Amino acid sequence: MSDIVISTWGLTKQFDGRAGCRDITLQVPRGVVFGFLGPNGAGKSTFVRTMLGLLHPTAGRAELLGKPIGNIEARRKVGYLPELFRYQDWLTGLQLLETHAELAGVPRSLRRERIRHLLERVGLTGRENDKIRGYSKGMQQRIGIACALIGDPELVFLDEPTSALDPIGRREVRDLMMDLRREGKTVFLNSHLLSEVENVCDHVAIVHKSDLVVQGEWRKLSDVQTQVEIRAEGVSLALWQALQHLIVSAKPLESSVMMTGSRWLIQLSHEEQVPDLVECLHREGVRLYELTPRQPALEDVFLHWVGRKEAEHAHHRETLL
Ligand SMILES: Nc1ncnc2c1ncn2[C@@H]1O[C@H](COP(=O)(O)OP(=O)(O)OP(=O)(O)O)[C@@H](O)[C@H]1O
Repeated sequence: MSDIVISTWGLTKQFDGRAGCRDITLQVPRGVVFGFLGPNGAGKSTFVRTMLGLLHPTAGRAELLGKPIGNIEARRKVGYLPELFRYQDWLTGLQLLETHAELAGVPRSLRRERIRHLLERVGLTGRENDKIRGYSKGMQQRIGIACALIGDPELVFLDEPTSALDPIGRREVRDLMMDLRREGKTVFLNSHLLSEVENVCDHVAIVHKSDLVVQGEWRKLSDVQTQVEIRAEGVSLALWQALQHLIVSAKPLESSVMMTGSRWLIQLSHEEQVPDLVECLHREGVRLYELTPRQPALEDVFLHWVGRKEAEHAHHRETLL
């Protein structure tokens, strides 16, 4: 069994010459929750629909579970929750799941137990005999997730699975994704919600205006800047100037008269520089009372990578002229 479940090389889908997704080259390892992150209209759904063989790529190629896209054998092992999908609302939840179980080729002997288990997993036990027309948006999203999982897929694409859910529902779907990962399955999560991606995804690809901006482990991608708040005696602007080789910036913060020393917000390039900073301060005779690392705002991480990509594009255009 290959350790890579999705590979694409320059995958592009254009609509009448306009890009849906452009030149996407990425690899998704098995057994992770992979976040495909980008604002509305970035090209996330287009990419997923192309991977599933619902759209034909304009250029490039791709493999799903080691087989070219469109391969039926691979497609059988893949689940899909489309964004804003409308189910046959005259069916009950149970009838919908039975239909999908049949379509997915779930053996008859396994169906009843599989459906019972999934209803429980998505929190719809007891509501399975209600017509879908009577389901709230959140319940429709839950039954959609159950449909995506009915064939016990190795890989599941979830396109904005929590957009209609309240915070409790979001937490439950997050736990469900973690459970799937524990079972060795791979989840490909389309989301425009930075917090969702931060909370569940090990690996992330950021897309913006149809282009892939960056991909990798979220832990590494989010280590683009580190801020620490310190309270210390014996620091001054002159000291920060002397430490310019180490720090990106230093900003004074309000200090209370009740406190010893003054408070500063220091920006460093990487977390590894925090011990270096402490060592330097110690060497300079500074008395350190507090040091609190601050997580960079998720928006800052996102904007950092998008900004870098745009700067690269601008440079490329200039060199072409
Ligand atoms: N069937 C289509 N015909 C023409 N253009 C399309 C079609 N589907 C998508 N697009 C265009 O492709 C671009 C990417 O859309 P896509 O739906 O893939 O983005 P997305 O990242 O999934 O956004 P959202 O989160 O809003 O769904 C958009 O400019 C969109 O208008």
